[in-house]
Amino acid sequence: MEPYANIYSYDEQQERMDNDVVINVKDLKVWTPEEKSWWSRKATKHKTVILSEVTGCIRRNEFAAVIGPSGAGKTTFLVSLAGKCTLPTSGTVTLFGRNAKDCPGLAEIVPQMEVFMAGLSVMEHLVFMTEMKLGTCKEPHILRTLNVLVEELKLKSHRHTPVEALSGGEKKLLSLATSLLSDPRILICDEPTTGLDSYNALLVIGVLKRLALGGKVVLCSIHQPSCDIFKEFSSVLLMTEGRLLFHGTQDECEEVFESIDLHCPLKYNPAEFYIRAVSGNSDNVQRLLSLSERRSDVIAVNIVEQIFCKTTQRNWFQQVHLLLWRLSLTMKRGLWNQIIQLFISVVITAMVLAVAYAGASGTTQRGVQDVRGLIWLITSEVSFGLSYSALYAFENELPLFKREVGIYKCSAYFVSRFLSFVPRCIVWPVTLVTVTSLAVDLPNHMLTAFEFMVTLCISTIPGVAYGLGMAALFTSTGIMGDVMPCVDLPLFLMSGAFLRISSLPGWMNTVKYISHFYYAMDAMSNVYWRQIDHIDCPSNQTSCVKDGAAVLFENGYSEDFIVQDILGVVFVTLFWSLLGYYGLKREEKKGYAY
Ligand SMILES: Nc1ncnc2c1ncn2[C@@H]1O[C@H](COP(=O)(O)OP(=O)(O)OP(=O)(O)O)[C@@H](O)[C@H]1O
Repeated sequence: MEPYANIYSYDEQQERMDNDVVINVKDLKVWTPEEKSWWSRKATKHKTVILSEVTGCIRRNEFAAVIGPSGAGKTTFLVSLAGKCTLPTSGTVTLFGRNAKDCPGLAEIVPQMEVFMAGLSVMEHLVFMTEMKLGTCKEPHILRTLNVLVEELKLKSHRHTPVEALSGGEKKLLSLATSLLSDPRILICDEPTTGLDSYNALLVIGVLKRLALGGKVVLCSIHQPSCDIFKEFSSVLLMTEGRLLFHGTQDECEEVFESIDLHCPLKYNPAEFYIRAVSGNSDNVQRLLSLSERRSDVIAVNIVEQIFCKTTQRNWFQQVHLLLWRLSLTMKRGLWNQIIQLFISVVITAMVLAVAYAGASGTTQRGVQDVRGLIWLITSEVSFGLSYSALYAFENELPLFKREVGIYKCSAYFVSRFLSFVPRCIVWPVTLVTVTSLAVDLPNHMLTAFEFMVTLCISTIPGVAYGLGMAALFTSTGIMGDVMPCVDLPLFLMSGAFLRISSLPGWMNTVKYISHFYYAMDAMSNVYWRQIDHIDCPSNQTSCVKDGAAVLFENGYSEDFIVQDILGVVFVTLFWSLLGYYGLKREEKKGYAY
């Protein structure tokens, strides 16, 4: 006898067919690609199938629990439904009849792990997300949407609480509020109750159920749900080993299991029973699979609805502005740390230099060496300091950036991160030169000190680009630490402080054009040595450097330094920025982090 004859009457089947299908999945297969060794071309990692021929459909107002043993493929399935799976796939997933990947705004995913920008309050986070996703909060209807969500998700009393100080349940609610801002038709939650106590778990599930009753489709993967939580769901999707074994109401699930002689004992948690029944029991899995194949034949219907896909609302400049606003909030909170950092790294260094070079003057033969050393130390301290502080810009923020893929453009993020270094590019050189110049004898003292400051401020820009470029190319600090010194060496060799660049063979000479140290040293040396008309030569010394021009010639610095150095700074900044942008884009392509 047909097992389904017991489960669905013809009328029931017809009624199900008449319901709206919101999500339709047909033969979905997801796998990890085979990886080959670079040199031997032998497979180092074999292809692994994660989802295998999953077929099913989710209807309007469904509040579905996706259950199954660990590694069953629940997260991969949900991410595929949201159109955010970056692994190779075949088959189709349609949302309201449209390909899930073509309509990113239709389904929002609430990931298992919450990632927020540290240092922001709940309201600041929500305002940022609202402004990014919807538009300015000055619009009354947008502000109303935000306030209603804050009220409904019980976040009102935590408006000013820093996000990192929220409890697990509150973080889940904040994550949910963030996803709901754009009013998605489909809400997909990956383990929304994991790590929560029963009160908070029920609170979150209650909110999700209300959303489903309000007209949304809500799917949740759920680990060991308690009976109280499990009974809230209107339907169940049971998965194991990448296969969808069952999809239907809880009553239907019970009937299907009973039809294959699997009876849930009284007072036993049904979810746990179903998961246990399919964990490592291939007989049960096969029997459920054959039942499921027949069912999906009966109920697969695809109803297409006129849906408009939402796209990002804000233009590129607004995105940069908002990202800078968010960064400025975190920087404001960490202001004391930055002041201490500035004191340690710049003021103390400047004081050491001031003591070591007190009274140094480039008008004596001995002084030439001192001033050369001083210029190199000031330049490299600022350039290195800023490059290395930029080096850690993305390390901590990468999970956040990957979580926010699609909300703003990668270039907007890179540019905003770059611009966030501008205050340091001014404060560091100005502080260093101010303290050092108090002790050193400079020609036209105030004017030269001012020119040093301007030159250093400009020359730090490619240094920041270099640091950010490296940070984005090598997002792992371990590799960064190995690579940086190898790249640093030729770049600062070309600064002219250690060898005469003009005497290098032609092909090596060209390396200087990508060295920001070279442009900085060229400009700084020109500022100083152009003003030295005469250098004393003791009578007992046979070879002397006569004036500043001779010093510049010895080092191999250029005569028309302003044009060359400005063009060079622009070129090097663009060079490292493009490499950095490529690095970030590569991370973005790896896809949404869940
Ligand atoms: N990008 C990936 N590369 C390699 N393997 C992956 C990748 N994503 C998922 N997998 C593997 O696919 C299987 C299913 O993973 P998935 O996270 O979808 O399972 P899950 O049912 O959500 O598990 P859990 O309940 O433990 O969170 C796991 O064995 C996992 O290791």
